[in-house]
Amino acid sequence: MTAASFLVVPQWQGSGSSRAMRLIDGAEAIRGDLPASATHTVSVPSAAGDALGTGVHRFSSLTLVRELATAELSLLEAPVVTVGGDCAADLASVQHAVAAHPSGAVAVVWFDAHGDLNNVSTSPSGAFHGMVARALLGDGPDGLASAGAARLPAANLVLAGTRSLDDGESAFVDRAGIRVVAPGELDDADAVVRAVEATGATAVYVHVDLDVLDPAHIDGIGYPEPFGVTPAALCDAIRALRARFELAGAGVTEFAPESPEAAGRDMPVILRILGALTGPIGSGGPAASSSTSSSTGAGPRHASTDPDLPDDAL
Ligand SMILES: NC(=[NH2+])NCCC[C@H](N)C(=O)O
Repeated sequence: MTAASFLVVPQWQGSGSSRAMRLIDGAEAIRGDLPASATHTVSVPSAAGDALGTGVHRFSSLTLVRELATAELSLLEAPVVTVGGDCAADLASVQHAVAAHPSGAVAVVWFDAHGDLNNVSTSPSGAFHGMVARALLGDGPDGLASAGAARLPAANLVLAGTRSLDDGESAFVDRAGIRVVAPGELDDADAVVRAVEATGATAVYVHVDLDVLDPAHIDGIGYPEPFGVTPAALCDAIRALRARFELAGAGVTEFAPESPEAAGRDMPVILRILGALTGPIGSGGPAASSSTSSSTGAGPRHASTDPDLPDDAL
């Protein structure tokens, strides 16, 4: 594949956390390890913004970020890896990727502890990061919700690693027949491949909310949920998807470290995920990846993605 470009979107306005602004630090920490020449940054407004009667907190800032990101994306070659920011930081990126392909050709795999499938009437928080997947399906206020060629059919959404759904989300998942790959099923990397095959899509957009990981493996997340997935299982699943489907784009979101030191402790896991998204896919195992150190192209260049690091080392 061509080397990925990175779009950093330090958006925090979609989060419902009182510590949402840590997401800015998280985006900065990751950006520091990306290749500067392949990395672009959206200037997220510092203003919180206003709901403007939509039921989405900070709606005005979120729509502005979406517009800025869309403009940036039109200049970049796919696949773009978007780095959040909150879980809605790659809203424009998913919409851009879906619209760039024929109808039905892209499936979105939403690796996340949560479903993010609330709409304004079911949301317990008013926070857009809990509504973003629903907005991708076209249900949300104008200015955020997908429309036209950017709209994702519900049949092309796959939730993976999900273990926390609000009541309204569960009802919607049942009603819309959304595919869900439970955390335990991700022990078999092909489970998520089969779920995408069932959609009939030929390309996949991989969204990662870091809280899909078990909290034993990452600290800097605002919405930890127990019984999550290991970094090895997540990375194997990502590589299996890339081996089988075109990568339409990807996002890594919700990194909210409490300090620079804490960020440093989480970075190896995050860089492994970025490596799975952008590095060579020929292998899952340590042996086969040992000759590929210089072929990661524009991938992250941190020591912890060095290929001699076994997949289960962390
Ligand atoms: N991507 C996330 N961390 N989402 C958390 C969502 C929490 C809750 N379900 C809500 O709608 O507010």
